[in-house]
Amino acid sequence: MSKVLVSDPIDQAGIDILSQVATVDVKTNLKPEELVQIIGDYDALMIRSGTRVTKEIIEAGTQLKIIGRAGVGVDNVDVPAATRKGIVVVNSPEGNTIAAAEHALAMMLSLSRYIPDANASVKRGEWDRKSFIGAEVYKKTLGVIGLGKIGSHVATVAKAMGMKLLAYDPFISTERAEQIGCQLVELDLLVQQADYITLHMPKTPETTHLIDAKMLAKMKPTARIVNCARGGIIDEEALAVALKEGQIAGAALDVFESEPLGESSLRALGKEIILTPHLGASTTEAQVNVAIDVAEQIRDVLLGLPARSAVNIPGLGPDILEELKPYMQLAETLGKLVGQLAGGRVELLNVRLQGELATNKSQPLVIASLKGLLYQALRERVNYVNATLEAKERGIRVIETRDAAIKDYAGSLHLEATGSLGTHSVTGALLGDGEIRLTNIDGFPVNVPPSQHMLFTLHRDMPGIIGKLGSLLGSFNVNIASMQVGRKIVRGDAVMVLSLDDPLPEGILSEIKKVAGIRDAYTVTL
Ligand SMILES: NC(=O)C1=CN([C@@H]2O[C@H](COP(=O)(O)OP(=O)(O)OC[C@H]3O[C@@H](n4cnc5c(N)ncnc54)[C@H](O)[C@@H]3O)[C@@H](O)[C@H]2O)C=CC1
Ligand SMILES: O=C(O)C(=O)COP(=O)(O)O
Repeated sequence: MSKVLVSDPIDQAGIDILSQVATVDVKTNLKPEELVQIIGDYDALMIRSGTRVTKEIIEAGTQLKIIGRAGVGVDNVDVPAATRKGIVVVNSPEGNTIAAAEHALAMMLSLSRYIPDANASVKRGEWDRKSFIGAEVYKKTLGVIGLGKIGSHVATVAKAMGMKLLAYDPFISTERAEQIGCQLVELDLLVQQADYITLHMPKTPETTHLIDAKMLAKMKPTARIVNCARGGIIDEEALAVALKEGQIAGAALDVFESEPLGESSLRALGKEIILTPHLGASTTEAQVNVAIDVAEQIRDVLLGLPARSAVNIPGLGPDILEELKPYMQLAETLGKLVGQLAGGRVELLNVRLQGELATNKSQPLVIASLKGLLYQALRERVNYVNATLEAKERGIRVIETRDAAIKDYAGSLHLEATGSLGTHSVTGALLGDGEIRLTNIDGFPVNVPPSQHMLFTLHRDMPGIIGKLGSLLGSFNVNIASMQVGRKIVRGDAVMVLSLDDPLPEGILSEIKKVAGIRDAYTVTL
């Protein structure tokens, strides 16, 4: 049975799902060195923001197949290191969107009305009303930086509160921003004009310290800033100075450069700052959502199925994935086959989507083809996560083409590879029941199911060859399960495809090539 380590607190709903397929150990608050020591026993690791999954941990995780982040941000995971080792990293892109957006809105309103400090003063027994005269958000300008899922929800709600909306997001179209009621502007303009600024982008090299002393200096003295995205997007030292000197009016932070927040000049500030301990996703609803979402993906990957929200393989909606799953199997089989026919050192792979398949996304099929193609070289080390990277590192050029006009099967996939044994091609299709059929080998039409041990010959179509080959295989005690000849013209060139019950013994291939009329022969193991 597989083993899953859960190293941050997650909802029981997630543990229940994982327990269907694995032994689940929940061990929170582990020190990095403790995690390095035990991770080698586990097939999957499930985390939130509390666990830093470093390169060292990934390298020690020799059995790891998947890292599941029960939330959005994966900045605490060394994703490139995981990709290199073929480990899928999944998250829950939508499970906590509303929770995080509502927290940002709550922070904005709390900041405007000094609710945390007013509350604390009443609890201390005071009745001070004049110290807490706030500001309204109505008709004020909110600048949303990062107009993704959370930013969009914040904008939508803020609009309903009568706020004017500016947005900065280099990857969002003007039309999309307008749909949400935001005017897309440059960052400088946004920070100069906004009364409230809210951050909703990932932490990347570009966004780290994006809000620094210079940026803070451009803001209105009445401006208030909210960060429920990631610590380190705001330079905390510069923020503490700006607040102290009255350069801006307030800040509300849920996330910090280092968590838990240690010694910090931010703690010494007054009612102009609100600090929460990374609570954006901490609602009952969000925790159930993310735990189920990620646990289901871990379960699927442990069962050999693809994950729906992997961050290090192309994003595919569950619908597309469901539809393409059988074709990915076909692509992988054809990749294995053509890779062996072309010999090692494949330099070029052409993947052609034919017939109805031509309207589908090609990327997953290309990845599956590469996974098959590289299997000979890498065995179990190659998977959907690292196949593209491994192919690139081996200098394999990939061409994707489509031909909707080829209609001999409803949808078929054609792979052509050039390697040390020259250029070879295979075509395959799926039958109604999802079974794979090889429909063409090197331009010769065939109709055979793939099998584990196969033999292909290129020969002259003439009497006696099939018999000679059969006797030769028999003399080596190799049993033929099925055999088919594909030819274009009678007595011209032809291919023979044999499914064998046993692998071909050493040395027999050279004997086969000596049979009169046989020009070439290849064995393939699928
Ligand atoms: N405080 C908390 O507990 C939570 C924090 N988060 C954080 O919130 C952030 C946003 O999450 P989602 O909206 O779900 O992500 P998302 O991927 O839907 O949106 C992020 C947006 O940021 C934009 N972006 C990327 N680089 C940018 C840049 N340099 N400048 C401006 N915009 C840029 C992207 O184009 C995208 O539209 C993430 O950092 C996530 O980790 C998410 C959930 C809970
Ligand atoms: O989903 C995110 O990006 C979050 O920041 C939530 O973090 P958490 O799962 O609450 O530790």
